[in-house]
Amino acid sequence: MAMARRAMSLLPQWPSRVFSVELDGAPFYFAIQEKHRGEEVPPVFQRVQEYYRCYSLFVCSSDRIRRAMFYAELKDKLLRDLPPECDLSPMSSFLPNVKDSLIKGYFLKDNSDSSSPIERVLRDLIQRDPVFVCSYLRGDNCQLWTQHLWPHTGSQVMEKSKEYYVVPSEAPEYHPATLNIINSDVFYSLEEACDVLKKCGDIIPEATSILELLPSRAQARSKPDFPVIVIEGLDATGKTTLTKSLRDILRAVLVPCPPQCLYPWRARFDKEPPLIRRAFYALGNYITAEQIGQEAMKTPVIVDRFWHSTAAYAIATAVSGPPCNLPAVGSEVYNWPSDLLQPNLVVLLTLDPEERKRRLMNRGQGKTVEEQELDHNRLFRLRVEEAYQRISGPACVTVDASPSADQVLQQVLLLIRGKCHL
Ligand SMILES: Nc1ncnc2c1ncn2[C@@H]1O[C@H](COP(=O)(O)OP(=O)(O)O)[C@@H](O)[C@H]1O
Ligand SMILES: Nc1ccn([C@@H]2O[C@H](COP(=O)(O)OP(=O)(O)O)[C@@H](O)[C@H]2O)c(=O)n1
Repeated sequence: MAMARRAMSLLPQWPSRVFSVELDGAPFYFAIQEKHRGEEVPPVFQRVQEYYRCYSLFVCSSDRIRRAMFYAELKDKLLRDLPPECDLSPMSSFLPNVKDSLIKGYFLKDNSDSSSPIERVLRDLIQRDPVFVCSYLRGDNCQLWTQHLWPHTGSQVMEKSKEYYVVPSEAPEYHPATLNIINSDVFYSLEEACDVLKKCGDIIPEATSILELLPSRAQARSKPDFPVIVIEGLDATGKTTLTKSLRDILRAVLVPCPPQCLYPWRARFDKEPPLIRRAFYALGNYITAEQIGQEAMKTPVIVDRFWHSTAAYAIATAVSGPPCNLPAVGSEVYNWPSDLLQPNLVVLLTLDPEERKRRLMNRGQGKTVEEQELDHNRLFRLRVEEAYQRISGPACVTVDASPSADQVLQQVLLLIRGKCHL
C-alpha cells in the first residue's frame, strides 16, 4: 500500500504529459485529452491498426537507483513472461521542455487472441513492483484510441480509471532524452558521482571498493607546474600510437583514463544501467585527475582519453536519432565540471569511417559493445563526434588522423609547442 501511495503521488501531472514511442524506427509523440461528448478527435496510432490492444508501463519509484535498476530488470521480466506475439519497444513520458521530468517505460503491442495472459502478467507486476500500467483500446470506428491508467488500489487493481483520448502531439523543442542528462548520464562534480555509488553499495559491493580509491576531495583549480595534454578520439583513431610517441619525445608520463586501478571492475560496471555505469566512469576521471596532479609537479603528462570521452559517449548514448537531437551548442550539458582538473590542451583525432574500420580490422582485437555499435550505427558515431566538439572549458582541437603516424605526431607537436611552450 505504501508503494501504491507513492506511485499515486506522481500522478497529478499525468494529463499534461507527452508520450513518445518508436514506431517503425521513428519517434511518435502523443498526448491524452479528457473525453468530451461529441468532440472530434484526430485519428492516431494508424501505424498500429493491426494490433487490437496496446499497453504502456512506466517505472515510478522515487528512488532513482531503484528506478534505473528496475527499468533494466523489467525488460528481462517482460521478455520472459509475456507471450511471444507481444511486441515490446522502449517508451518515455515527459513534460515538454521541463528538466528532469522524463520517466522511462515500455510500450506493448498485443496481437494475440486473448488479452488474459498479458493482463495477468501486468496485474502481477502492478501489485509487486514500482510500475504504472496504461491500456489503450481502439474504438469501434477503428480510429479512436483511449488510454486507461490502471489504478493502484489494492483489491480494485483491475477496475479501469478515467478514460482519456489519445491525440497526436508535436515533437517537443528539446529531444526528451536531453531533459534528464544532468546527473543521470553526465556528472558535474565528484560529489554527485560519489552519491550514486554510495547509494548502490548494498546492491553492488564493488561500488564500496571504488569509493575507497577516490581522492578525499577534487583537485579543482590547482594549476599543475608542467603541461597536461589529453588525446581524445574514437577507438582506432591512433590514440595509443600517438600517446606513446608523445611520451617518449616529451619525456612525459602517460596516464590512461579510466585509470588502471579501475580495470578489474570495468566489465562489472559496463553491465549496469546508465546511471551507475556513467557514475563509475565519471569517478575514473577524478582518480586520473589525482594521478595527473601528482605527476605534473615533476614532468609533462599525456592523458589517453579524459572527460571529453566520458561526456560525449554518455550524451550520444542517452539521445537517439541524428545529431540535431543532441542538446544545442552552448547547452550547460557540455560544461566542464568545475571541480575537475583542466588540461592545457585537448586534441581530438578524427578519421574517415572507412579508414577507421580498416585500422580496427588490422588490429583484429575484440571491441567493447559500444565500439561495435559505432561500427554498425552511423548515427551514433556522428553523435559522439559532434558531442566531442561541443564540449567546452577546455574545448578540443581537431586533428585529422589520416596521414602517417609520424605526420600526425608532428602536427600535434606543433600544437603542443604553440600552446604549452614546450
Ligand atoms: N597515423 C596512422 N596511420 C596508419 N595507421 C595507424 C596510424 N595511427 C595508428 N595506426 C594503426 O591503427 C591501429 C589503431 O591505432 P591505436 O593507436 O591502437 O588507436 P586507439 O588507441 O585510438 O584505439 C593500430 O594498428 C595502429 O598501428
Ligand atoms: N575517459 C573515459 C574513457 C572511456 N569511457 C567509456 O569507455 C568506453 C570505451 O573506452 P575504451 O577504453 O574501450 O576505448 P579504447 O581504449 O578502446 O579506445 C567509451 O565508450 C566510454 O563509454 C569513459 O566514459 N570515459
